[in-house]
Amino acid sequence: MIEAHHLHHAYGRRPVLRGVDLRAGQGEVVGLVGPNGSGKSTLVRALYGAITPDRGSVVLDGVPLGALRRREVARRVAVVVQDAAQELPLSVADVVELGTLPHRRPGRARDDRVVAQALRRVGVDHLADRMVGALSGGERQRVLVARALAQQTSHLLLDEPTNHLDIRYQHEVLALVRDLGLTTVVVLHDLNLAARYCDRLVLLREGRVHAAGPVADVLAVVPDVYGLRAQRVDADDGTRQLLFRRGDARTEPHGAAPGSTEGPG
Ligand SMILES: Nc1ncnc2c1ncn2[C@@H]1O[C@H](COP(=O)(O)OP(=O)(O)OP(=O)(O)O)[C@@H](O)[C@H]1O
Repeated sequence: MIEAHHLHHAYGRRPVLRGVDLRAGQGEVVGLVGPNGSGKSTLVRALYGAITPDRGSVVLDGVPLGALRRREVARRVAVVVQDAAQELPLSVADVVELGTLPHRRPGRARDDRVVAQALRRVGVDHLADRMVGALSGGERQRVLVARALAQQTSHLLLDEPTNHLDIRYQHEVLALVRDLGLTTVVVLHDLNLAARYCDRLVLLREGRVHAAGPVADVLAVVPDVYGLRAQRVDADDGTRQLLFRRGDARTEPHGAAPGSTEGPG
């Protein structure tokens, strides 16, 4: 379980997090959504200790993050963010192997089995010997997910993991993330992907939690936050999707004509 209690953070004098609470229970997938600049990445950084919030605390399985050494955090929390791995002269297998480091004892050989398994699970085993800098954005993104798997943690944080992925891999990666059964916080811009793969959503707006809870409840206030019109569509797998277009913020019921209006719900 990972919890954020009343986090405040400012870059210089500009407050970016203003009293944010978040909780992802064991095995739960929590989607973090919100407009550009609302503080999602900053919150994720605070969750794994990349930044220390000005106020508030992060608690990992009951232990304050500040009480854990970096290596202990890395044994419990894997992170998939856009990072600088692409700049390193490393092969894909090398990058994924970096994920195993928090568990490695000095002098012990690398565990090729864990690396191979992680590569296979994300479907990038055929890329193992390629240089990571020579991959496409989507291939590199999947390699970063494989690195996170190789880290064998109970918690997973992902910041826009579907960035660069084609539509098939967007679904494959998020389905994989779901299947892992880890305690997960995932930043997503695509609200329909968030609705499909998350247990709950947290919607940030200007550094505050604007809404949090079941997917349907949070989606109901989305048009208001983004200033868009949304039409609800009930998919045949039971999930609810939203079609967005510009216009006054409101949600139209399933099948409504574009001009008709109805409050959210
Ligand atoms: N290192 C930094 N120094 C100064 N300001 C920053 C820094 N990182 C982020 N910010 C600012 O903090 C605010 C929140 O940024 P953050 O990246 O957390 O938002 P976000 O919700 O993830 O945005 P996006 O959807 O665009 O990725 C933005 O206004 C951003 O410009």
